[in-house]
Amino acid sequence: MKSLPPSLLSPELIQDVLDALPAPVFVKDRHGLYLGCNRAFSTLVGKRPDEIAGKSVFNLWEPDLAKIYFDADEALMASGKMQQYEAQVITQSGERRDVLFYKALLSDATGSITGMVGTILDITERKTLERTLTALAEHDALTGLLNRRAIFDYMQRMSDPRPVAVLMCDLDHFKAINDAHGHFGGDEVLRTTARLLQAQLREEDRLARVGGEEFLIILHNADAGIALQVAERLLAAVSHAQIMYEGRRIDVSLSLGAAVGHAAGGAAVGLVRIADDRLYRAKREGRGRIVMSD
Ligand SMILES: Nc1nc2c(ncn2[C@@H]2O[C@H](COP(=O)(O)OP(=O)(O)OP(=O)(O)O)[C@@H](O)[C@H]2O)c(=O)[nH]1
Repeated sequence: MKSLPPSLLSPELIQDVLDALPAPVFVKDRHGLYLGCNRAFSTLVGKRPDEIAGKSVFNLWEPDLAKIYFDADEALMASGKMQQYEAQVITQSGERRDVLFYKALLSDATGSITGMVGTILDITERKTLERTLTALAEHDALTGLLNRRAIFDYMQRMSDPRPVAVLMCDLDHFKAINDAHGHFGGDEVLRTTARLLQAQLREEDRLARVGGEEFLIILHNADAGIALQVAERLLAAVSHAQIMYEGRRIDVSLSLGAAVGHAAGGAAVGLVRIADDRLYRAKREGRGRIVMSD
């Protein structure tokens, strides 16, 4: 492409061109201080260009965002390449928007780095959709609990060296509940059971629906004594519940198998197998009970 005559590239023209662009653009020097910006950037963040020029990210933005921008600037300077990363900006109205930063280094005729130029693409709608899809993929639609895949992924990532308790719970004679009250009655029992179990757990513990009427619980930093206490509370909460459906009371009970041990490095999955075997023993031995040993 033929370059424009130098006379046409006056600073005013460059600023006019940048201001005509709908995308926000900013320029920083090699110390990370803003040299300027275009109108779209100024409008996005609700600050005049003269309030921005000469300032560092720490003078202008919230500390958590400023740290992200600063680290990204350092990484760009160190890499000497272009950069693309997702972050957030706070807009004029105080709203946090998800954005994609595209940045590149500026250098002089000798090749020395003089600064950087960046532009911002708003990706809030895409990120919102991504978060919705992730939430749908990780949660059970009926109860809102974590689903089987999400809890198994979670267990694979566990790294705490302290012991955990894994509890497998299964509603007793659930087929008979469905038969007596219909599938919607059964669904109501599942939703209520999920709420009752959740109410007995600490925030850091995890509860998932892993099968039709089967729930898996992880108690962090728990020994056999704690596991037994919680298991007893869970059984009592479910068996004392007054679940009503279409004017009729539905009595429910729970069988539970538990295993305590180390979970780090995917070992929790082994505890699930042990807890599951014990759950089936609890079923065989009469239901409505806890089995915690072999
Ligand atoms: N309402 C409802 N029922 C479900 C759902 N998922 C599975 N079920 C039913 O749950 C029942 C489970 O029956 P079984 O596995 O025989 O177990 P059970 O009757 O609870 O007997 P035990 O576990 O041996 O006490 C089946 O009838 C499934 O159709 C669901 O989302 N909603």
